[in-house]
Amino acid sequence: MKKIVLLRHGESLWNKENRFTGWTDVDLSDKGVEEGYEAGNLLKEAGISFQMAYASYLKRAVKTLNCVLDRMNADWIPVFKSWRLNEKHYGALQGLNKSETAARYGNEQVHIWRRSYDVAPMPLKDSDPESPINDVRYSHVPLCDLPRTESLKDAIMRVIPYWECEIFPRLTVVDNILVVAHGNSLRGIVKYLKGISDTDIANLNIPTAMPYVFEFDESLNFVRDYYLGDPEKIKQMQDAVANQGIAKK
Ligand SMILES: O=C(O)[C@H](O)COP(=O)(O)O
Repeated sequence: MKKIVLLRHGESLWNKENRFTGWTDVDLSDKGVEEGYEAGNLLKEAGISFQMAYASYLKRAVKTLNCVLDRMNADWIPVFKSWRLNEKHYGALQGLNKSETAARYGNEQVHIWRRSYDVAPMPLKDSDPESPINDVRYSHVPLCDLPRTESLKDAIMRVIPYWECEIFPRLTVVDNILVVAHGNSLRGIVKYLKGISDTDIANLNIPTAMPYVFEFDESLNFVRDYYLGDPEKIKQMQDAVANQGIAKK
């Protein structure tokens, strides 16, 4: 069976502080680094070896990938990076604490911003130093393609062309591919692969650094998906992600 493994980056410094991150280039926490190495252990134990890997342009994904490859003694494999794998752009919410935002705007509104299919938060201004239009790493991307905010639908519209044209066709020449990205860019890929409805996708939460395996037969038909690791721990981590946007009592 051919495999593409999706991996959300390990805990970032802003995950730890429960802040909306989006395209902000925040580093991993010490725990996030450990999680990256632990993902490498799980993949090694499962006997999976990769011939190529992908990451976003954000250091929390790149550094998680490096931890995994280091642990698997696979630092040498070809790695491709793309802005198209970046997290959903969280607009003007970037940097704000999620539960404080819920206390201000209500749990329901924050849930809509985090998990609705087609509602985007307020945009980040072009004059904001954090805007991607002021960031040299995106200077090759047409201005009209650079987001100021995104819904999940918007994020899917930039991620899926990259999946269809660049990542997935590689399975014709290699057996196993690793994709390290983000909670929402990966939710978009999972929605596309499993045909999850616009409504049901709201219930999908992806834990940090738990390898999520998608298997394909020789004709590249999707066969099955499963996480590596302790199912109880994965469930707890998914619930914790879901609850990040709830106001503290
Ligand atoms: O950008 C972020 O804040 C996180 O990576 C994903 O956040 P979410 O689970 O609130 O969508």
